[in-house]
Amino acid sequence: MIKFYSPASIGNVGVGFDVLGAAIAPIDGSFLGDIVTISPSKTFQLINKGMFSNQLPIKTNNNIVWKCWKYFCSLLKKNLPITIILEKNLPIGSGLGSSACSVVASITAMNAHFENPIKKTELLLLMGKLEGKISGSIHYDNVAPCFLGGLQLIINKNNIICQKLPIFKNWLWIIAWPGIKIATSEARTMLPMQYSKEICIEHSRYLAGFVHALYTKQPSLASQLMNDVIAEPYRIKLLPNFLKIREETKKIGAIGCGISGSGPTIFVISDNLNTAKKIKTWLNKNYLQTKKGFIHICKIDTLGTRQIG
Ligand SMILES: Nc1ncnc2c1ncn2[C@@H]1O[C@H](COP(=O)(O)OP(=O)(O)OP(=O)(O)O)[C@@H](O)[C@H]1O
Ligand SMILES: N[C@@H](CCO)C(=O)O
Repeated sequence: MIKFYSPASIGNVGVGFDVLGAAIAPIDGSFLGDIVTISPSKTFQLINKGMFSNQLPIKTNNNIVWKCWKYFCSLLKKNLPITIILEKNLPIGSGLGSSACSVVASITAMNAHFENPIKKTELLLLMGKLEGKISGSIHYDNVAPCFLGGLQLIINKNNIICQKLPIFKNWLWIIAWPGIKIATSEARTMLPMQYSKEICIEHSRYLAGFVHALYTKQPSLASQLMNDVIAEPYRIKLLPNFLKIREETKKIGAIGCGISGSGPTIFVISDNLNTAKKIKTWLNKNYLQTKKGFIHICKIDTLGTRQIG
């Protein structure tokens, strides 16, 4: 039996639509991500467990984990009898890279179980392809950090998928999922097909400036540059009171606030634990919409996907 854990991730990270992604871990040490366990068996079986398993497709062959298993069957040219347990701990359509988490945990666990038929360099390409089938287009900003950990800049050129960026160790990422769902594919169709030259220049200034600020260790400059001119203006209408939330959390002491992936999860950044706790309390009262919603104070998960059993 082998067991792999894959962490939740923040796609876009406010300033890098489709090209920045960060893996996150709650500071209380709890797991915020999917867990996949594989053991040999006589026939194929997929068992769904976990807090959000009731959100998974009813039909097994609509589960992305089944599609990952099918991929291995075609690769190894046989019907592979294994039992897979998926612990679905991330809500679907949350903006936390839920489908990416299932893809990365399953592919990594199956590759280990079948003694690594897929080379490490090819794994990420495959994960991107599988995740792309679900969300409507290939974007690596969830699968890359989920697999490798850290803050990743997506390059996707000549088989170089991503590069790890430095990030301020004292930044805390308060993530709040209000308990409602937004399908990534729909949130992507809301975006314009074309952008003006001015917007392209503004986006380049922010993203290049942000990366520069990371490398030159200027947290204040970095946080000022975390502006999203590509997706946020078109997606805020999907999020309950987003602009008010940004304003109010800033008053409490937040140094940044943005949409996690395609939402509805938002992230708020603080460089101080006391402030982070105050923001958490405020968001708890003002952002959650259903009893299922949650808030976690997180740090960057530097480990990415790992074997836990
Ligand atoms: N194991 C799985 N985990 C998550 N989604 C799955 C899984 N298997 C199939 N799906 C389907 O994939 C789709 C995922 O949709 P979507 O990309 O919007 O969610 P997401 O990955 O949770 O998004 P986000 O990246 O914003 O968290 C849903 O239609 C869901 O039913
Ligand atoms: N970059 C993707 C992430 C989806 O979680 C988007 O914003 O559509």
